[in-house]
Parts: sequence; C-alpha cells; structure tokens
Amino acid sequence: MPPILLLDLDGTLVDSVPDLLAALDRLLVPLGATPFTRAEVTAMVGDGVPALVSRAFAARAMREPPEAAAAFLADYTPRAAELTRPFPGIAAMLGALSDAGWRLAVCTNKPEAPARALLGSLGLAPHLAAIGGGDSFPVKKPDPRHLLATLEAAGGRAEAAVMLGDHANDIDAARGAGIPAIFAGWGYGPRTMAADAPVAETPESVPALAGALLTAR
Ligand SMILES: O=C(O)COP(=O)(O)O
Ligand SMILES: [Mg+2]
Repeated sequence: MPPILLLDLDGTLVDSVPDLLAALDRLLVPLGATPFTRAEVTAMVGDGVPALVSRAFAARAMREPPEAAAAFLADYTPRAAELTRPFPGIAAMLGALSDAGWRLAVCTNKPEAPARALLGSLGLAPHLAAIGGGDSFPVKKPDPRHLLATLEAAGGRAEAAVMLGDHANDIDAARGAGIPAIFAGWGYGPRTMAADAPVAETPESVPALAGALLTAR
C-alpha cells in the first residue's frame, strides 16, 4: 500500500481567486454590485460555491436569487482555467512526490465538475488517483468523511495518508480522520488556521515534511 497525499485545491495547488472573482463580477455587477477585490474574494473561499455566492451577495447587502449558485456554476465551470494557474513550484512538488512513491488525490470543497475541468486544463489530472469534490459525497470538509471517501476512491488508507491544505477546514477534517496535516503557508488561509499543524512555507518543502510525518506515526 503506497503512502497517499491528500491535496486541497483552491489556495493550495492553484491560485483560483482570479477566475472566482471574475465569475462573481459577471454575476453580480449586472445586478448593481460594485466589483469585488482580490482580498475580499480570498476571504470568501473555502466552504464551496454555494457559500461563496451567498457571501458575495451578503457583502453587497443584496438579496440572493434562488438560482444564483447554479448560475454561477454554469458560467464558472467552463471558464475555471482562464486566469487560474498552479502556484509556483506545484508541478515540481507533484513530480517529486510521485518519484518518492506517493499516490496523490485531490480533496476539495470546489464542486467536482469545475475541479475536474480545472485540473484537466492545467495538466495536473494525470498525477491524481482520485478527485473528491465538494458535491462528490454527501459531506464535505471539515467533515472527516470527505477525506476518508476520497482516500477510498484513490485506493489509500488513513494509516498511510497525509493531508496538505490552506484552510481550517483542511486541518480540522484531517484531525477528525486521524490523518496528519501540513498547512500550505503560501495559500489563502491566515496562519491562525494552521492551529498545531506544521506550516510548509513553499511547495518545495512538502515532500520532506510529508515523509517525516509519515514515518513519525
Ligand atoms: O471551493 C472552495 O471554496 C474551496 O475549495 P478548496 O477546498 O479546494 O480550498
Ligand atoms: Mg483551499
């Protein structure tokens, strides 16, 4: 059984805020909202698309139409990779982990369709044994069962797994699943979200840190 690294997507593998911001502007500006800033949207990411859309309407003190999240998703999904790119060092990190014998899987609160579209467009999908989206299972992070279901889909076991993420949802889900976590210091979450998890300052430092967490178990 190879070790498996569970990877968060938004704010960990990719800088997706530019496309999320553009899609929010396409939805809300025609309704009268002022455009969003990067800092605003960065703070709204982490709990999936319905939460993102609700937070955006709330931030502009606007009533959210019932079909808003579905409209956002229909527009965003085919355009999720227009401005979104992997953070510097991510491709090399995935290559180094594969070379070191790690199996890789994405566990994201982003819905599965845009997650797959994005990972495919950016050429990252071939590295992955599974993609567990925010709507792939009945639960999502911080529920530990989202990690465990993704692990099962990837053919991994919690005893040989490590989680890498940039949000309290990632750290809490990993703790609940009994899986050691690494906090992505380059991502969107403030450092306080790391809680007691070790912080990787760069993707380059992840393979050694993940290896140390695995052998420390
Ligand atoms: O879509 C979100 O809000 C967060 O996605 P993530 O779990 O990949 O960070
Ligand atoms: Mg994230």
